[in-house]
Amino acid sequence: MSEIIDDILNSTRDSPIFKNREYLLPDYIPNELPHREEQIKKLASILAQVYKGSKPNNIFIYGLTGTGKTAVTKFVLKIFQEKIKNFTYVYINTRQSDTTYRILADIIENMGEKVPFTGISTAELYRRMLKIFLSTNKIIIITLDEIDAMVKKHGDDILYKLTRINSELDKSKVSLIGITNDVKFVDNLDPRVRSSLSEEELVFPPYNANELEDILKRRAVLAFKDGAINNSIISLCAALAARDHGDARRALDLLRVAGEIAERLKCNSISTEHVEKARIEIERDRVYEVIASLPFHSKLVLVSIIYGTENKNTMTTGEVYELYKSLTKTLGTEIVTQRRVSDIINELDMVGIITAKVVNRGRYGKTKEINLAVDKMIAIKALIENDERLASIWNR
Ligand SMILES: Nc1ncnc2c1ncn2[C@@H]1O[C@H](COP(=O)(O)OP(=O)(O)OP(=O)(O)O)[C@@H](O)[C@H]1O
Repeated sequence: MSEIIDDILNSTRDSPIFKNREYLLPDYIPNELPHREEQIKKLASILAQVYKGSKPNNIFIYGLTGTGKTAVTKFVLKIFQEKIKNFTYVYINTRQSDTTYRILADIIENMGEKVPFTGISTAELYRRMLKIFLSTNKIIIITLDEIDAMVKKHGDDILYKLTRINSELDKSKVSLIGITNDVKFVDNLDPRVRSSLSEEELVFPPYNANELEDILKRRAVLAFKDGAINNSIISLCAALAARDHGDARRALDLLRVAGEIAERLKCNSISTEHVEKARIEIERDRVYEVIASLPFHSKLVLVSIIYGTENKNTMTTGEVYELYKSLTKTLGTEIVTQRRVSDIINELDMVGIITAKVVNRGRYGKTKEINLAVDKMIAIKALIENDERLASIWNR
């Protein structure tokens, strides 16, 4: 066994491909962010109020995934903290810390105080947070990343509370930065929260192929050995990611995974075939992740579609609902309305798991033609590996 591990370690150490793979990992924060100068400038000029000892306006940041929202925000906040004494910030990813309790606990811990594991109510945590805020003379920026995920699960109560917090302090010193990649999400917020959070707005447009190429080139120099990659491979990764929606994370992933595949195959350089394999591997992982994290009834609707399209090409919403209903009966679970199932179908279509095309059937009115848009085996794997109840359906 140990030889296997030695082999892996040796090949990693002697990799003909990577000089420093870490530069391509998602959590690496680069110290330069090309093509985001405008956003950096705008964010810095809003935050510059802290120089005068005043609280900056709240800021709402939105843009599609991988457009540099998190990287730019962290980059600017870090520099401000280094340069300005009476300033501090808290960064919370609310997909991970998605309850009011967790968010308050994170704020308190980020401000340097401990939170015991159990035995404290949310109200008590809130009081403790206020106490910390009252005792500091610093301006505090609270950054809530991926706020749509949290609000969808638990509502915007905590956002409302935080937007009002200055009225409970001795002076205005807390500002919020809310980040989301779901533009439509803004419309669902309580209007008071929305107007308060959007005192300033910052939009992150997708990167185009040239911009992605530039970003990748700068990383490739740090990450790869000389001769392991050429410009045409970088252009290809940039073009593929730009075609998707200008997502820098995706472009960097493509480059890294293509490098890993080349390494695994003991090649000395990355080829277009490696990039193609990487694209398929990443897409497979994405599909798996999306399906694994779906809510239970969305998974059941997907199971119905997988079953229903087994022997025919497409299904209608009504047919999906019938199958869904019988599945809930088999499993003895509660049932949602046909209207909700229709919404779920739209959601699955939006994330690219199924296609739901509206077709006009003349005097029979309009209906949807629903079909699976991803590899069936991956979909089934993601469903049964993440839910025992669904695994039981396939084992029947
Ligand atoms: N201009 C840039 N230069 C270099 N790297 C970048 C740039 N923009 C983004 N990246 C890199 O791309 C990846 C994704 O960026 P980031 O996490 O900031 O995206 P995001 O807009 O916050 O996405 P999401 O909404 O999915 O969280 C990170 O690894 C980041 O370092």
